[in-house]
Amino acid sequence: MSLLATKDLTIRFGGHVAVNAVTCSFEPGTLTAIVGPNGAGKTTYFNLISGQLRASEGTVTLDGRDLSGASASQRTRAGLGRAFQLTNLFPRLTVLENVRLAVQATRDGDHKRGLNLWSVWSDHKALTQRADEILEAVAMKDKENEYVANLPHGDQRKLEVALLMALEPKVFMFDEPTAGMNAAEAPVILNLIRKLKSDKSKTILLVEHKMDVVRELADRIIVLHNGTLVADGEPAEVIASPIVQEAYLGVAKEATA
Ligand SMILES: Nc1ncnc2c1ncn2[C@@H]1O[C@H](COP(=O)(O)OP(=O)(O)OP(=O)(O)O)[C@@H](O)[C@H]1O
Repeated sequence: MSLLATKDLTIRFGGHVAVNAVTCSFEPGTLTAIVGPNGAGKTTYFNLISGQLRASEGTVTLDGRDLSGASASQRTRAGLGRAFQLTNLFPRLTVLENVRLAVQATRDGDHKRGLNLWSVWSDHKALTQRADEILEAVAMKDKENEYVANLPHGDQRKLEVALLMALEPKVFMFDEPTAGMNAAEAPVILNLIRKLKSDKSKTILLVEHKMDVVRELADRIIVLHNGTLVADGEPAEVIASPIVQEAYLGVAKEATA
């Protein structure tokens, strides 16, 4: 069974069909890039999957469970993890406090054992240990005591990926993760995604305009055009297909060449 699947997923804004009957499934151990020209429906498709928008028609299932009626936070708890350009960060807390809170959120069950000083202490130790591991993974251990509000933009975006990792989702969703980053910052985020990709239990969805990034990271590409799924397959094959060349004319012609 596919981990994540959308069936006939559709949304209309007035008379405009932004996502049109998209049926697609996503497997663990695969990074799928979602590409298409501006306004093709990529972000809207993400919003429908993560629950920011409710579909006019169609379903979203995760592990066979129908999440179509679930709120965004219920979907997060079910295992859909989406990086939200900085809106998930607590700017007045430190880096370590942010990560620890995210770890704590996932281990909520462990904290309902009643007041037992030993368990409070050992939980605290375990949380800090896990937060430390995550900070090592994103190469931010040296910044753990800094206030998030004082971090440069690139570090804030890195921290956002760290928080996502702390939630241990089954599905990672990235919408243009390097947008607005400078040349030094972007490779750090791409490295993190590469690292996540090496964990074959993870399903990764990536909306990305930059074709060099797509070429390097994607195991599979799906193409949306006017809200419709128009191509799906191996990266080389999809990039070379006439439909992609046509869809990208004037948008990424030189990047696909
Ligand atoms: N809340 C909304 N209300 C009305 N129209 C919307 C809304 N959200 C998206 N749209 C429209 O749906 C279409 C798809 O938009 P979407 O942002 O999903 O495209 P995209 O492929 O992500 O584009 P880009 O690459 O520019 O980010 C566009 O025509 C957009 O104007």
